[in-house]
Amino acid sequence: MEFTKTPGWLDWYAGPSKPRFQLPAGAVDAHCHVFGPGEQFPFAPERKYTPCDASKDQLFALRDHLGFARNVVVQATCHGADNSAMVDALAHSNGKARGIATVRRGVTDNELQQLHEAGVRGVRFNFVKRLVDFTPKDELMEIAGRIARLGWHVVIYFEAQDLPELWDFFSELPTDVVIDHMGRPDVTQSVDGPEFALLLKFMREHPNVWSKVTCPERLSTSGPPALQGERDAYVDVVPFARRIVEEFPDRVLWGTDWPHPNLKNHMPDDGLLVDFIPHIATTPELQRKLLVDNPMRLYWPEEHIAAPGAKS
Ligand SMILES: O=C(O)c1cc(C(=O)O)oc(=O)c1
Repeated sequence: MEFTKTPGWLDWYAGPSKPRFQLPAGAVDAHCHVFGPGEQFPFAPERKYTPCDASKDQLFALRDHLGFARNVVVQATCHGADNSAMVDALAHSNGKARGIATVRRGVTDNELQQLHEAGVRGVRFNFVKRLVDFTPKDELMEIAGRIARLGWHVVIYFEAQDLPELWDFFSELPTDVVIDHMGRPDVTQSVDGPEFALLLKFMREHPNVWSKVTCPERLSTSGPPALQGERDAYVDVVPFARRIVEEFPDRVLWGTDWPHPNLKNHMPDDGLLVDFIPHIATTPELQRKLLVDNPMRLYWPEEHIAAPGAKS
């Protein structure tokens, strides 16, 4: 099937630079996507955008170029609840990728088991209105109860202003819960302000809640962007991400977010995006937890061995 990209769509950055920051051995890119290719894996009829293609081979080439060992491939909303492109990526990864799926209430136990065998370890609940239609909370809670039995977790994507309304629902989830992109803080507000304080309080009160300290390129308003050699990119996002990493070092994850759906004003050079990491995780120990220990514990628990003396 032929697809026409959403007008103004920005394609992923070809030819990214080599990061100057050397990732620790075994680092996991814990948030990335595949798109299609549309001809092989058609985009879902209910999608809110039509992206460029971003194949598993292109994702694996980026992984190797940047120095990551593994990926966590998160089902993108443009594929709806058809997880086949994501599952195909896992199947061709030699065990180096795990996945987060989107499922609906009608999913059978057998289908869930097949997803598990393919390497899926969680589902994503999306509350960002520009990306998905509304799903009733009772449907989501029913799904959460079923996937809990597989030892999976729930990834939640929401915007900061919606946390008060979602607080009770999130609190009732029976699994580990991973917040996407720090709950999308408004970084023009103070890092000590009430909105971000609520996110920190939520994590403090719920020891099962983790956060991805990802997507500075989406959250930044004053940049500078990770382009043209800029290794101090997105300085306005740094205090927010650093605050989470330092308070919850054992419950944070990092990922590229490649191929960066729906960016409007620039597409980052992923090599320079990796150079953002040491600004938010400032010691080798914090970096190892963020990039290796934490994602391994969540996604490859059967292989995870805590470093000597490390709390896990
Ligand atoms: O699944 C997606 O479509 C999606 C979109 C966005 C975004 O547009 O913010 O971010 C993501 O991490 C994933």
